[in-house]
Amino acid sequence: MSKHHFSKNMESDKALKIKVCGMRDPENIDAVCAARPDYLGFIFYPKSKRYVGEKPDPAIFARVPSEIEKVGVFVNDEPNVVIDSCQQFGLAVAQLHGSETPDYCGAVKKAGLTVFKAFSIDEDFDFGLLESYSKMVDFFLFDTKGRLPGGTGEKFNWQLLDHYTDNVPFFLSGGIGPGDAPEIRNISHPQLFGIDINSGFELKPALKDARKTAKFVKEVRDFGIKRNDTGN
Ligand SMILES: O=C(O)c1ccccc1N[C@@H]1O[C@H](COP(=O)(O)O)[C@@H](O)[C@H]1O
Repeated sequence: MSKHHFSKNMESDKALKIKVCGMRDPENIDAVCAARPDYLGFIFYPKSKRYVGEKPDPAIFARVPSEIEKVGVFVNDEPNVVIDSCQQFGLAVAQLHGSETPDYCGAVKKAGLTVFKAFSIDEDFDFGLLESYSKMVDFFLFDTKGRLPGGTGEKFNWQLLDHYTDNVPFFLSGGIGPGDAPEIRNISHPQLFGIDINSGFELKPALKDARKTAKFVKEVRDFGIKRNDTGN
């Protein structure tokens, strides 16, 4: 990692947010919530191994403590499907993980949802594309480009973040694992807002290792990882 991009960031005063994604099992939800992540994600994409199911039990969402924001992850559904599902299950955030357009994102945001727009990053990704989204979303989420739309378990080259110069805050995602807190600590990008963890913490799909998750949350917070206060 180059010093230019990954020097210690001690100048801002807000800790990085943490999202734990791909939840489904009620007891596991309770165990992970005990670690107090900021966001908990549920996958509404039928082809995912972490799919919550066609008719998820509303009780799995209702058991999440109110201070943890619930996130629905969708891939190229109709906007009304996203909006209706979020309203039905009390999800404040829609994570759009497909090829949703700026207008699509704007429609979901206009319905009162917080919008995380995911982009799949590789060496060829054009960060200039993001400009047309910047007024239509609340956060970007940078994931690794792969065969699947998400949940690849692969990291991208984090130095590519240097090409991101917009002012929309972002989540870092893609293959983050229990040993990554020290390297994350050294990322100094001013718009880094949060870390999204998923398959790297699983015992099996949709079942997180609660002990490793709690340790990671604590490590990230104990490191005092900082972010700029740039939320839209
Ligand atoms: O987890 C999935 O199965 C999934 C399916 C479709 C879209 C998104 C999905 N998950 C998101 O993928 C990233 C990275 O996950 P990983 O750490 O590489 O396993 C994360 O943002 C999840 O929300």
